[in-house]
Parts: sequence; C-alpha cells; structure tokens
Amino acid sequence: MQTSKLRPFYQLAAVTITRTASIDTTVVNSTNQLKAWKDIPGPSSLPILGQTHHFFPGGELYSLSLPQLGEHLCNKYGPIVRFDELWGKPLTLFLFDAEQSAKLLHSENWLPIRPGFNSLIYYRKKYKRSNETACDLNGLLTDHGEPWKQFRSIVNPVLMKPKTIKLYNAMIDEVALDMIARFIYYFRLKSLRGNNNKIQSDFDMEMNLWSLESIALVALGRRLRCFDSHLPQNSPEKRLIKVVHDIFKSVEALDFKPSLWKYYPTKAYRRAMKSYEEQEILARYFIDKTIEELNVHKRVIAEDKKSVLEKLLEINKDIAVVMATDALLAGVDTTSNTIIGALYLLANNQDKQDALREKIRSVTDENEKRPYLKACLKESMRMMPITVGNARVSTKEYDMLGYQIPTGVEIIMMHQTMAMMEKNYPRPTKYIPERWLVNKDDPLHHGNAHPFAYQPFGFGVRTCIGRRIAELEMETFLKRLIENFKIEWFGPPATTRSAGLNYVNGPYNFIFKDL
Ligand code: HEM
Repeated sequence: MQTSKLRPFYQLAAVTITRTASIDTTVVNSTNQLKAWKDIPGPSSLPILGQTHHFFPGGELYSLSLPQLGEHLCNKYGPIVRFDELWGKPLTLFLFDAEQSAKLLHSENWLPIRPGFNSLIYYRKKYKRSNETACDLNGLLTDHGEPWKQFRSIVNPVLMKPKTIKLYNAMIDEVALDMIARFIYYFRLKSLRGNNNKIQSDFDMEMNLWSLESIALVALGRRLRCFDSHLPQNSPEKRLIKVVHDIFKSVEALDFKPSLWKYYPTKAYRRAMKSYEEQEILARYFIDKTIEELNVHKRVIAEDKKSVLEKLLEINKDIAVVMATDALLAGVDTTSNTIIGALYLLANNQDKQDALREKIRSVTDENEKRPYLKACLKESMRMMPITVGNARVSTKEYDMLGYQIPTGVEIIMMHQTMAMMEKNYPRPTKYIPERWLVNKDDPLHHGNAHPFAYQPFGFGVRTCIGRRIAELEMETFLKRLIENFKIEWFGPPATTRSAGLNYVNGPYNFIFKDL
C-alpha cells in the first residue's frame, strides 16, 4: 500500500470535529476532590490492545449488540463506564444516570457536538472532495459548530413548526390509506396470507415502503412508486431502502465499535463509502426529477401545498438538496422500525389495543387530539427505541459522580437501559401507555420518573429535526391500522438486533384480521 493512499486516513482527525465552543471549566468545582479518568470503572486494559480484546472472540463484550452491551456494562460496572482512547477513537464514556445526562445535555446545548457519524463526515468532507464533487454544506447529521447552527436556523422553521407540519395531515393520511389498501389487497391473496392469516411476505420491507413513501411526500412533495405492485427489486425505491440499512450497519461497525478504518481502508470502510455514495446518487435522482418537474410545470403552488424541498429551494438550493438527501436517509428505518415495535407491543397487549381502538372510534372531530394514541407510541419508544441513547462530546470539564471528565470525551447516554430501570419507570417491562396520561398521585405517573431517562428524539437545539413529521406519520398510520385490523402475534417472542439502529428481526409473526 502506498503511503499517499493512506494519507487521507491520517488527516481524518483534523476533519471530524471542529470545536467552536470555548472550554468552560466552571462545571468542575475546583474545591472538589475529584477522582481521575483512570479511576472510572471499565473493562481492563492490556498494553497496545487497550480494552479492545474484550470485543474479540471469548471476550466479555464479544458479539454483544449495543443494547446488550449497555445492559452488561451497567450491571457489571455501574452508572458510569470508561473506555480509553484507542485506534483513532477518543475517550468514550457510557452513562446510565439520568441526572448526569440532564446536566450534560443542558450544559452542551449551545453548539452541541453529537458524535457517531465520523465515517459519513469523512465521506462528505474528504472522500467526496478527492472525487471533486464535495460541497461546503454537509448537513445536520455531519456538521458541527457554526456551519451546523446556520443550517439548522434555516431548516428549523420549515421542519419543526407544528403549524407548518399540520399542513401535511391530508397528504400523510392519503399514504396511510394507500398502505392499508395494499395490506387488504395483499392479505386477500392466499399466497401471502398463510394459515391463521399469518403474513408471509417481507413485513419489514412493507413498512419501509410505507415510511419511504411518506417521508418522500413531505420532503419532496411527490409520490414515489413504493406501492406499485410490480416494483422491481432494482428500482431506485428498493435500492434506496436497502442502502439505508447498509449505511446504519456501517455506522455501527466503523463509528461505534473498534475499527482500524482511520488508518487503513478496511473492507467495512470501502463498503461504507460505496453505500454513502449510492444513497447520495439515489436521493439526487429523486430530488433532480422533482426539481425538473417543478421547472417544467412552473405551477403557482399554494403555500400549504409546498413540500419541504420547494420551501427550502426558495431560500438556498444547496441547503434544500442536502436536507432532502438527509431526510431520505434518516427518515426511513427510524419510523418503520418504531411502527413495527408499536405493532408488536400492541399485538401482545390486546387490552391496550382494544382501548386504543375504542378511543380512536370515539373521536368524531378529526382535529381532536388523540392522547392515548400518542401515549401508545411513547410507551413503544420507551420499551423498543430505535436508538440505544443520545451522545455528546464534552466541550467543558465535568464533575460526574465524583469523577473528573475531561474535554473531548464522547459521552453516550444510554437511555434504552435507563428507561427500563424500575427506579425510573415502575413495572418497566410492562406495556402501560396509561403511565403517560395518569395524574400526579398515581405511582405510575410519568412525571415521577426522571425525564432524562427517556429521550427518544434527543434533546435541545440538536433534537431530531424530523420529530414532528415522524410523529405525524406514525400517529396517522397507526390510527388507520388499528381502525382496520385486529393485530395479533403468533409464536415465540420477537428478537431484535442492532445495526446502527435497533431492528426487530423476522419472522414477523403478525396476524392481521379484518374488522
Ligand atoms: C421515530 C422516528 C425518529 C426517531 C426516534 C429519531 C431520533 C433521532 C435522534 C435521537 C436524533 C439525535 C438528536 C440529538 O442528538 O439530540 C435525531 C437526529 C436527527 N434526525 Fe431523527 N428520528 C426519527 C425520525 C426522523 C425523520 C423522519 C427525519 C427526517 C427529516 C429525521 C432526521 C434527523 C436529522 C437530520 C437529525 C440530525 C439533527 C441535528 O443534528 O440537528 N429523523 N433523530
């Protein structure tokens, strides 16, 4: 291997994070006798290998999924667990304490740095640049500091204002109804509906087709062909769905687990660069087609009918394109897997499903709020979240549980583990949507739990930009499903895997009975 080929890898550290916030050590009280970093509990270290040998076959962390890793670390080492710097990965801290998470999230809420997409940052800032196609705007997933703030201040009003998002109600309902029609059509085909009405098709692909069709309609303002019954496997729609899975898998392999990609172009690194490129090409295909159509028709579109892309195009074309590309990456597996989790939990808790159906039927005004529906989704995200937690890089020194935490540490707040602790949510393994609704004197009242044990959409100025869209999509679709079908689960409990996000594994033993 020529050294020139390796050079970009050596340079990576320079591009990953630009710290613009000043170091403020006031968070550490100098009179405190704080214990040092090395005193924080964590797996033992060996010379050269550091703590990585624990991830090798026979090691205590070998082949654990991220949720399993969280549970193991918390049970064995306690609420704060240390991983030392190694192979280009900075100091990393796993946090299982809601109060400390609150402190960190509040304190890092000026220009928060969220780690976790370093390989995508590398692709967008270095790899593409070497292919002479890079642009300076890299988007919310990968920008930090002032560039992130500028970008976010432009897209926030378009994507986060509840009033603006409400304008998409009818469109999103149209997609939900088309998906229900597709379900009914497919389920009537004997080949897809086996004994006991059990689904025999790829249920996760079906849910991804729904989520892609929905996010594309909001982001681009156009219908794709996701519900076309003759959609080929190599269609841009199905390829995009597949490449999104591949990307999240790559992020876990390169950015969460020990990997040598920063020094050497490993196979996983090469696969990741190919996936990032393909996602960009496919997203651009849909975006360019949309812009072309807009230019040809030059229709005067009412403000409430404009897509996110059209609204952003009027402000800045580069931002419009990058935001649509990111929506077609971050808005697919997230909503589809949250819905699969919610359906699984409702199928296994028939009393809650009946209560939800009754509440949905009792609403006569479409604009009326649906607190029980929201509570069902909140409870699903508590028990089956798509991410194990949130993360920030410390830009100040902290006193955390008596330990001095330096700057530049990647701190992963393990909300999935915290949200399943009895002290945070009583009877944590039980699916109880009511906990989000009951009043203060009820021991289950969610306000009695620490609010920072549960943060499915993140926190503060860096919170998920797609949150309002995701909630609208999921509430609309879940409502239509529960209105139309009684959903049951057949066979052994579902298992999950982590591949960047948490996914429910097949077989998807759902039974959908017409009502
Ligand atoms: C159930 C659905 C979803 C969940 C649970 C979810 C969760 C999250 C979380 C936890 C974060 C990190 C927030 C933080 O660091 O504080 C995030 C960021 C983000 N999400 Fe989502 N997300 C969902 C759907 C979507 C959708 C539909 C989009 C499409 C627009 C989207 C786009 C993004 C983007 C671009 C960011 C980066 C925001 C920034 O750093 O400023 N997400 N999401």
